[in-house]
Amino acid sequence: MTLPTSPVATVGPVKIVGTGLLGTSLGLALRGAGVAVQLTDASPSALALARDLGAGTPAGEEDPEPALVVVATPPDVAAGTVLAQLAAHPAAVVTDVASVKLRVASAVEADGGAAAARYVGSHPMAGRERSGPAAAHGDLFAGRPWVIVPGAHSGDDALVAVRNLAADVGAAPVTLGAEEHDDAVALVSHLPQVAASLVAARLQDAPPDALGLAGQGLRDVTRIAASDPQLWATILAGNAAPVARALRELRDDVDAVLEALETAADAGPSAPGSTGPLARLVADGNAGVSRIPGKHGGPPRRYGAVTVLIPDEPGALGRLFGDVGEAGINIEDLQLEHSAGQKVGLAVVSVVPSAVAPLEKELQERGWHLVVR
Ligand SMILES: NC(=O)C1=CN([C@@H]2O[C@H](COP(=O)(O)OP(=O)(O)OC[C@H]3O[C@@H](n4cnc5c(N)ncnc54)[C@H](O)[C@@H]3O)[C@@H](O)[C@H]2O)C=CC1
Ligand SMILES: O=C(O)C(=O)Cc1ccc(O)cc1
Repeated sequence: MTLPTSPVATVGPVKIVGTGLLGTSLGLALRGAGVAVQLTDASPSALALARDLGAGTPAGEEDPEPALVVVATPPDVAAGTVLAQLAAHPAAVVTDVASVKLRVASAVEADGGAAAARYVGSHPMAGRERSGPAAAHGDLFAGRPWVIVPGAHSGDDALVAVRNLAADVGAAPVTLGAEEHDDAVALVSHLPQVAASLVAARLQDAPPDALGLAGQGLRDVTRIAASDPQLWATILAGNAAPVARALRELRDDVDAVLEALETAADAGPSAPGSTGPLARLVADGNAGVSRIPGKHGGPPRRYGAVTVLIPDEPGALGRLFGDVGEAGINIEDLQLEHSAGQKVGLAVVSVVPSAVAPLEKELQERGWHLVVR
């Protein structure tokens, strides 16, 4: 994969510990950029699949020492794995990609000693509802925020190495403290997972006729309910206090909605105290959803989407429009996803379904980098 960003700054070899969705995706992205990658995993089959997919070479005794180690194991073993890697590779920078940061940061602080200077936490805000190497993709990080979480003792060299890693795979580095990070993801990632799972769980006993009526709204709200239960149990338990705070606030809102509904059910839909809180619920939701940067509701269903990575430079969108026009294809809709400070954006070009394959071919031939989602 060649991204339209600056030349690769990451110094290899990079060792990836944990070749699941995240580790294999990272290996694919780094290999595509020409960086040497060593792979390890507790599961021989996950390791073999990552190797066969082209994410790197299984680590061996004769390997050169890695310059950078990326720990991509589940959150409950991330801290122990980071400490073990710091000890095993005394000259390497070590980072992890676990979804919860305070626990790993505290463990390195407490038990890492001088090696804490070589550790920087990180968290790519990129993933899928599927786990394992088979779900991996080298484009996973393209255009996504990648949170860098410096520890109290992280050295400058370590910080630079982890920022370079994020930028080299097309992500936008964002720096946050561990607690600030954990509070933020409780709200934007962990609470949505709980809400999606709660709504989807209500469907278990739904009559098939009711399910047959499901539209895009239900699919939008429940997409991430298909996530891996074991991974998410460790993520939620690992960030328990911030998630509990966010969930208690949600429960207060649910209670207000319930009260309005019970008033309407008992005293009629026009009774005082019934419609007001319900309208407020939806209006508050309108206000919240409008604040999501680069919100992508997905293209209208009658269209197909082609997602294109665009460099953040004058004229890039114009060139894209020109190339689509020269291909004789009409743009039906366009969405741009762009976060502050990132060097690339994503243009989601909606076209009639029959034009998707020809447009992909045409744009690839013209040198555009397409993102598979
Ligand atoms: N799934 C997602 O969308 C995202 C996950 N993350 C974080 O990335 C990390 C990895 O997640 P996924 O790749 O989704 O999980 P995964 O389940 O796809 O892969 C985890 C891999 O780690 C291996 N593993 C487990 N314990 C190990 C150990 N002690 N030593 C070596 N290998 C070990 C497993 O065999 C498995 O292959 C987690 O910490 C998760 O919180 C971060 C961003 C997004
Ligand atoms: O699928 C989505 O919308 C995600 O946000 C994926 C995701 C899952 C877990 C993370 O720690 C980070 C990102």
